[in-house]
Parts: sequence; C-alpha cells; structure tokens
Amino acid sequence: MLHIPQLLKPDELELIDSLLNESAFLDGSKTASMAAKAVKNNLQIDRQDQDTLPRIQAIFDEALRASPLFQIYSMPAQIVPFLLSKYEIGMAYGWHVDSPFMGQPPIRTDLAMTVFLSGPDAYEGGELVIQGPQGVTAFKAGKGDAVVYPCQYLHCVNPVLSGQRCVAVSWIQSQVKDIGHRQILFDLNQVHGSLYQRDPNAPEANLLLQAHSNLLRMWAGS
Ligand SMILES: O=C(O)CCC(=O)C(=O)O
Ligand SMILES: [Fe+2]
Repeated sequence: MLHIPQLLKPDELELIDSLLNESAFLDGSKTASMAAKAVKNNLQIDRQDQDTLPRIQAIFDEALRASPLFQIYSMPAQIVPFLLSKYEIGMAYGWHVDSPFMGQPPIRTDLAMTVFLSGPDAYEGGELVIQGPQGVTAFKAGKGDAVVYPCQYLHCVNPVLSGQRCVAVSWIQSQVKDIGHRQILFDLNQVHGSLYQRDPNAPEANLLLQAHSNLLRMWAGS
C-alpha cells in the first residue's frame, strides 16, 4: 500500500470543499454490491449528478496525472470515476472486499484509492483499516492525502465518533495485473530514481532502467 502526501493542492481542496457544501448526499449502500451492502453505512453524492461530480472528477484527473508517485505505484490503465462519500457520527463501513469489476463499462479492480477530504482533526474514529500481508494498518491521513492499496486486501472504515469524514474513493485497473510484479517494478523504479539523482549518466542507472522497461514489457497487458 502507498500513502501519497498532498495529492491535492490547497486551492483544489478549497474548490472541492465548496462543491461538497452545495451537494446533496444519498444513502451510500445503494452503490455497494452483494456482501458489502450489508456492512456499508455512509452517504454519497448521487452517481447521476451532472453538476458537481464532473467538476470534482476533473480536479482528480489532473492531480493523478501530475503525481509521479501515483503513476509509478499503480501504472493505471483505467480509473473508475470517483465516488464522493461522507461519514457522519455513527457511520462506518464494516470489513469487506471490493467487487473484482466496477464501473460502466466494467474494469478490473486491481487497486483501490481513498483521497482524504477531511483533515484528521475534523473527526474522531473513522480510520481506514487495511488487512495486508504484514498485518493491519490504520490510516487517518492528512487533508488532500491519498492512500492506494491492492484490492486483494480486506478493509473497513471504523465508526466515526465525532465530526464528519469526507473522502473520495476510486478503483484502478493497472497495466500490470500481478501484485508481486507491480511491487518489483515499484522497487526498481525507486532505486533507479535515487541512482539517477546521484548521477544521471551512471551506466548502472541506465542498466536498471533497461531491466525495468524490459520487465514492464514482459508483464504489462495481462
Ligand atoms: O471510505 C474509505 O476510505 C473506503 C471506502 C471503501 O472501502 C469502499 O468504498 O469500498
Ligand atoms: Fe472498499
């Protein structure tokens, strides 16, 4: 999983805040499928909304395009339009896995993403808790931060005890389907980045980039 600090800039957050204030929120369990419906208790902006959602989506499109960390980690092929959710006092989303296909037309959900639109001081409880191979991690990230995690992982949102928690969530089909392949490519990319920073002409930086590119060609498109 990956924490991206400050995916959104302060002026983008300000605009999103004002758009959210104008929007009507509906019962969020309507957009959950099967088992998730029973454990989902939050509010969401209507998917059919033609006013607010497209404007917020445009901000996210640009922010994701401009984030090297997001691009390197997720290698997106397709991204589901963002859902805007609000958790008020007592609301929560119990342990669940996300559907393997989402969106219209459906895409394969390799990665899930939460963008935090409320700062950690705006609510108590409400942590995004993810059960990864190394154990459980609870995220309560800064306003404008994002967390991206593989859809293989069970996760939940703890009950909000005070205040309110606004987030935007989406799902990504990666160019690289396999979670282990993605991790190797991400690690190689990080090492290449630091070698390149030390010396852009270092032959080993080129060799590493060559190995990364060749692996990406080998593993992409699955
Ligand atoms: O609110 C969140 O951070 C995650 C929500 C979630 O798990 C979902 O919508 O499937
Ligand atoms: Fe989920």
